[in-house]
Amino acid sequence: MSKTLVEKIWDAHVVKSEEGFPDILYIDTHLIHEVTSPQAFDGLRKRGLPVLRPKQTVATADHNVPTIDQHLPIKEELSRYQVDMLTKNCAEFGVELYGLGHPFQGIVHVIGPELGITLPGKTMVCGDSHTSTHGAFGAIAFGIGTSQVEQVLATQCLLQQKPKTMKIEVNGTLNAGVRAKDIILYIISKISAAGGTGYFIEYAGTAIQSLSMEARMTICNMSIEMGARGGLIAPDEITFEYVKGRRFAPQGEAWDKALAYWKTLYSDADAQFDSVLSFDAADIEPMITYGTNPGMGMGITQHIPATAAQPDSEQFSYQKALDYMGFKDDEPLLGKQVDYVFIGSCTNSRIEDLREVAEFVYGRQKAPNVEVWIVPGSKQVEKQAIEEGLDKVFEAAGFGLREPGCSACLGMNEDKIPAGKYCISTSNRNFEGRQGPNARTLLVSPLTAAAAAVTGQITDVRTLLNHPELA
Ligand SMILES: CC(C)[C@H](C(=O)O)[C@@H](O)C(=O)O
Ligand code: SF4
Repeated sequence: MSKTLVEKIWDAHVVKSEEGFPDILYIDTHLIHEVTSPQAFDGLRKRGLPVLRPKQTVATADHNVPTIDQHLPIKEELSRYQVDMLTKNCAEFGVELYGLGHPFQGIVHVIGPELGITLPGKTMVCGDSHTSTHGAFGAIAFGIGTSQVEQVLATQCLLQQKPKTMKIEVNGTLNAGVRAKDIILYIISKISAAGGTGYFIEYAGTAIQSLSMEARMTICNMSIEMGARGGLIAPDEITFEYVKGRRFAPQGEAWDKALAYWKTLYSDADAQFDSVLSFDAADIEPMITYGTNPGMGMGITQHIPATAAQPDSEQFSYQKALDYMGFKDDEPLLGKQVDYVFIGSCTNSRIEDLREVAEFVYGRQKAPNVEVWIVPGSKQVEKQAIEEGLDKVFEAAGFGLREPGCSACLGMNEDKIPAGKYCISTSNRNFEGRQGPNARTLLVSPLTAAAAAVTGQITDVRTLLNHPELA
């Protein structure tokens, strides 16, 4: 029988399936961080249970960590407490921790791939919604709640209903200045922040296949922003090339065996999806969000859609979102002043993102009215950036290169955007207060963020390409 990629991986991991009940799904890898694991460990302790397979669990500290002076004790009390709890729990239960100061520390969704922990065909979970990022490798990866974290720690299994499947195809060639982030913001703007609810999405088509692994991660990362359980992309030569030689990737004979299996991981030609959508890459321009959910996005040259054009039932919340943002119906965004530029988060803080920003700003300066924070996704990204001299480019441009963590993506540490200020951000959520109480977030690609950093206003990056300084 022909199967989708999701079905192939799912079926290979079902421990037990009974009509009328959720499946018992085996979990290959469990990633944990300081925010959603403390209660789960407490639960185990209360029941006198160990972590069943500690070697399949990997921990990092990311959400609460400061991004300046990480070698010093964490000042903020709640953050310090959470990170200390993680350290204590990992030591007690025998779980590997890449905590502050460790060369592998970083945002959980950045370190899994770069360490070769994230692999095709795996089932992976984390108490974190953006676990969908790992789907870029052709894995079933999704976020779970704290009680499920406890379930997985105790049993290495999870009770899960088999999801419905959706295929989203993007075909054709991307326009100049259009990046993976624009593709996913475009898709979400078309199908809405609820358009993927209940589905596992497979991204396919020539425009997707042409993307690097890091760009594919950006796409899969935001699957959750349209309500999907997860998103994935069939592994191919680009995937295998990326994985090969990474620290925890299989080697030698194990590699050959794994590779042979990975090559079977694609949706069969006649596999049935519950829903199929198709987009043309040529229709996509650099994107920006203007509202308070990631579905409220538009091409950067467009005008904000009118409230009256929204469905009746949504007009109230639509207007509320525009009020929060300080925007009006039919306004263009180009030329509006911004206050902060945040380049970071599990969506866009990998080395390719930093390289692209550095290349763009080389020989340019940040505008005087903006503060620019570059927050690498991990210690390894930071190290690589410094080795490549990107830090010097950022410094010369007046950008602040900080230490790794979630940072202003959600402002759980001190990296908060002040009330009322506009932040051009490469992160994935623009919810009210997301980057700080009353902060206003505009989601964009790293390239569009770099353009705003240089001009101090919302800018169509295409007008600044063909940098004279670049050969
Ligand atoms: C703190 C954590 C549970 C949360 C998530 O699940 O996504 C965070 O990572 C986020 O991006 O909002
Ligand atoms: S970077 Fe942002 S989206 Fe990603 S895990 Fe951290 S808080 Fe969540």
